[in-house]
Amino acid sequence: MSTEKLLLIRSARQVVTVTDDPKVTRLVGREMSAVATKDGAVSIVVDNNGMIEFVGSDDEMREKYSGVRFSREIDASQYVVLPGFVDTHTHPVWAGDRVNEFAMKLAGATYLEIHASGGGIFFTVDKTKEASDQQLEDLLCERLGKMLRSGSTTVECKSGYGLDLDSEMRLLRIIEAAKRRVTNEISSTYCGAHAVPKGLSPEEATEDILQRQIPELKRLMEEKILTVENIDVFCEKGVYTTEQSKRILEAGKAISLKVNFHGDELYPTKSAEMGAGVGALAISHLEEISEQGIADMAANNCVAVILPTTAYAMRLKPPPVRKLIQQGVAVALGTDFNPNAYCYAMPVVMNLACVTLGMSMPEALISATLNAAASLDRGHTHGSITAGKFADFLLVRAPRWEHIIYQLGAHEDLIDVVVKGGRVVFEK
Ligand SMILES: N=CN[C@@H](CCC(=O)O)C(=O)O
Ligand SMILES: [Zn+2]
Repeated sequence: MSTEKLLLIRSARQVVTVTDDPKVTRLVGREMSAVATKDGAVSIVVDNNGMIEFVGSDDEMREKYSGVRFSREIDASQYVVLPGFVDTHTHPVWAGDRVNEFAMKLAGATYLEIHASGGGIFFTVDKTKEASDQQLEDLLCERLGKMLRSGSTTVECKSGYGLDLDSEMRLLRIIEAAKRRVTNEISSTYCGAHAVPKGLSPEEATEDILQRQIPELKRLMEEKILTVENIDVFCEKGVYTTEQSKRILEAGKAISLKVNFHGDELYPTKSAEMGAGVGALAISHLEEISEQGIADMAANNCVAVILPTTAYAMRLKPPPVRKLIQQGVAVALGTDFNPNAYCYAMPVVMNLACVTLGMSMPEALISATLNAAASLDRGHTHGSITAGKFADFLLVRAPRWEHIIYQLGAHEDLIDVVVKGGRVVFEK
């Protein structure tokens, strides 16, 4: 055994492993009713590649690692250790805010009314165009820093406030630049079909994406200028039809992007049926999913990404989380951070998921960790504290893990240390 290891966390009050089987990449149905924990003086050893090597009692650790030196050792006797959260759905690259629209919505305006009158996404597209690359990159990095301090060690980041070829590729480049500056791990998503740009019909915009944007994205990926993992569309009445969305998603799949899109949010559009048919890895929102859509997602291992902040902020009908879980769909959670739902904290999202959507705390935690990782094709490497996975942890100053959900808005007090790949990336 090598005589030096990267990190030892010892004497933790509790370690939430989520599952003890490293081969489990998602949890469904009744498996979501409990999280695995190890309690009382628990140690975690991280190898020199930043991967978890050992999780067990302090006594076992001392026996197994006698004579080994650790580059960093943390006494976790005041802490519960949780896996880093995986934020499955964010729109973090934009300038300008929409606080005025928040007031309009409180006074009764709907999301689609504001969108149709040229506000909403269009307002943000204009403000984003006016900002410099450096301003956008700084804003993005600042937001990712807040996400990290709220416990998100992995974050999905979408483009989508550009809409035309140059502006979308610009936003993806800015995400790429941020990857070199921040310590969160990023999964980039091309979301050129976030809205139909002004002056184009949905069909013209679809053709622009198919004929110009996706080929250019392919070129930039081949030249290793961009590393993009997912393709997204806003499949919605008055935005992209289910058929147009399908064509866009299939074209993305043909250049090896994973299909991960917005569907069945404001109106039922059979997005889930379509997504399951094209082999989507995940579909987000799903407030208006049909019974058939639920069955199709379950049969095709398609992860349901639930976004409680949006349903809450827009007072939407809650997505049918209980039915999704009962029917065997893997449920994940995301913040949906965007100017319409200004929340970057997964602990807040978990609390909302429990209180407004009727999830239990174990269901919420699994949805913010292992199942969230599965929605980004990382269930085999992220989302649980098991040997062989990335050493992404949070040290939470509390007697039991449930406090991270229960103490609404107190996550910045509770999370004292964030570890990504075995390195301390935030410490109070
Ligand atoms: N529904 C589409 N996209 C975002 C909202 C983006 C915006 O309003 O700026 C969402 O997921 O909620
Ligand atoms: Zn979204």
